[in-house]
Amino acid sequence: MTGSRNSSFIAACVQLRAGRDVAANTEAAVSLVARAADEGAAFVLTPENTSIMEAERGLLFEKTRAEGDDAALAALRAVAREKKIWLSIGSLPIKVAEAKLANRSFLVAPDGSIAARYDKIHMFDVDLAGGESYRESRNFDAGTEAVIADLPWGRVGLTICYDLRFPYLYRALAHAGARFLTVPAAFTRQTGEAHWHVLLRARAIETGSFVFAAAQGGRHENGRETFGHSLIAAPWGEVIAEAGTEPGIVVAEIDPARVDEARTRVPSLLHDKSFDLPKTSAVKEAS
Ligand SMILES: O=C(O)CNC(=O)[C@H](CS)NC(=O)CCC(=O)C(=O)O
Repeated sequence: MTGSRNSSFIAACVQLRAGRDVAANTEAAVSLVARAADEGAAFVLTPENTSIMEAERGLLFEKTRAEGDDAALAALRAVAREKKIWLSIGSLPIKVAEAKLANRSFLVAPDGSIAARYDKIHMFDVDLAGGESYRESRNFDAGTEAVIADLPWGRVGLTICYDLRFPYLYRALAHAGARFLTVPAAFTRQTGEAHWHVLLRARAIETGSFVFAAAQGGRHENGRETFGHSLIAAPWGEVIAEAGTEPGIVVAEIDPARVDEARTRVPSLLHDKSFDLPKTSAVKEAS
């Protein structure tokens, strides 16, 4: 199941439509992870909020546990171990204080151990058209550290959903050695339609990296509608696998040499410059 830096491997993104029941969501996620492994995937990513999509604060806290007591985490670690795969759990809400959660991503190694954890840095506190409104920071504490981890095929940088809109995070991950980037998501339908593909492809192109994006999709039990379209983007920017809006898996063969090829053709990661910021007061005077 493991490989070396230059060997190709099969990667899969799991697409879910998580409801309000942790046990049912976990069962659905575990069975799709197992299916991906049975189709040959050595690396599998699940979406943001793999274990639950619950909009009501009281119920969310009722259904949330500390990391050591989280049943979804235990079940997903077990399937990674059983199938001997690298499993990136896009995110689970993890209780970190009496009234606060972390939106936490886990990289699980083929022996079931936790190789890395990442807490989502950018909180989705946004008012959209049609009265759709989010205040993620009300329930979640933002993370403060970017995270990379070593896979057998090179480094992976972990990010989550709304992080996608902050390109300097991805550049920093690439400069820290990432060749693969994970973007588990629960993008809204309206922002996804307008921005999902272009942002993911841009992050792949800018960093010359493979981007794995596993999404929630469809109309959820909690009333939310998410965009779906889980996809894998190659370092030159092309989408090499993509889902619709139904739960399932997308699979692609990943040739890590394409990272080096893209970065050799356009070595922009070697061309960063520092520069003076615009003098805003001077601009104002001139106009
Ligand atoms: O609401 C829940 O149930 C769980 N949380 C999420 O789904 C998260 C935080 S609210 N969603 C996003 O980050 C969407 C970002 C997005 O859609 C964009 O950047 O356009």
